[in-house]
Amino acid sequence: MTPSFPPLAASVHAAVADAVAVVRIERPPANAFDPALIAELLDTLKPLAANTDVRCIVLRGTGRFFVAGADIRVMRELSEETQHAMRPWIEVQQVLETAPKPVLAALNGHALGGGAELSLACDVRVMAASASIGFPEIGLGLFPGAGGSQRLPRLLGAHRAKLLMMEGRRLSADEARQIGLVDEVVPDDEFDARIDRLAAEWAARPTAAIGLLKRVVEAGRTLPLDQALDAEFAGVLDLIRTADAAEGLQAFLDKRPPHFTGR
Ligand SMILES: CCCCCCCCCCCCC[C@H](O)CC(=O)SCCNC(=O)CCNC(=O)[C@H](O)C(C)(C)COP(=O)(O)OP(=O)(O)OC[C@H]1O[C@@H](n2cnc3c(N)ncnc32)[C@H](O)[C@@H]1OP(=O)(O)O
Repeated sequence: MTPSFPPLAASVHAAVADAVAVVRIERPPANAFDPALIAELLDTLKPLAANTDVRCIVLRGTGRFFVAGADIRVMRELSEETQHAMRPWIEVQQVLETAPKPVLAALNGHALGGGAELSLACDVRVMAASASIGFPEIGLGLFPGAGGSQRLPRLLGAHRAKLLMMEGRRLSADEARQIGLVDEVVPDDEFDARIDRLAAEWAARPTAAIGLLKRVVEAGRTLPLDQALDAEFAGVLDLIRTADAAEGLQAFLDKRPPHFTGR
């Protein structure tokens, strides 16, 4: 008789409350990603990105780690099948980058290699003071292979990005903030509460406008300027007809704070 194995413990947990979806990665000991985690993450993120009742996505790790990168044990035994099974890591990041809502990377712990790359696909990066971030792949004889070699130069400029990837060193939270790799550093004991407050603030903003802004900015990177300006103008014309734009404009005239519904 075939032994029945217990189901693999889930490595990705999602909870939605007050229009905020918190996606927590938990794969001991370091939240390193393997094909199973990647598949779970993709299956979790896709519906949340499409769900218009979700107005902010928070992606976080557990314990001392956000995500320590690709699982080095997996890489060492890399089979043809595993290589292809890791490819969806790229799609995970595209889902985050194109989600029509704010995506907050809550760097509770070490964000290294593929973990740091994952955070680059998010819109906002908030880091716990004791966490570290970096692209150590060069020390493994590799280089960032899941978007870091493309997104980091766009964020920091080619020179500083190349240097960080060539050196492969880990940055402290303060240094990461100084160079603009992360947006805010929070004392460890205040981190969870700060993330909750930030997520609530992002969820109260005009979600549709943020989603369209993300799309227009991304399109502008590859379109000729005249076409990008047309897309921008068309986007604002689309938004003018939304409930949130009507509310925002009226609230200003009424001299009161707007109450956005995200639509
Ligand atoms: C899978 C990719 C295959 C490549 C081809 C496939 C197609 C391409 C797909 C693209 C994917 C590329 C993604 C990316 O560019 C590549 C990477 O991410 S490579 C990995 C980069 N990460 C690292 O190098 C970090 C390694 N970790 C550390 O340096 C340290 O852990 C630390 C963060 C400095 C913390 O140090 P300590 O506090 O001392 O803690 P430990 O080191 O003891 O760690 C605790 C425990 O966790 C285990 N662990 C940590 N990181 C990893 C890891 N990345 N993979 C596996 N295991 C990890 C560590 O071994 C300890 O375990 P224990 O010894 O307790 O069993």
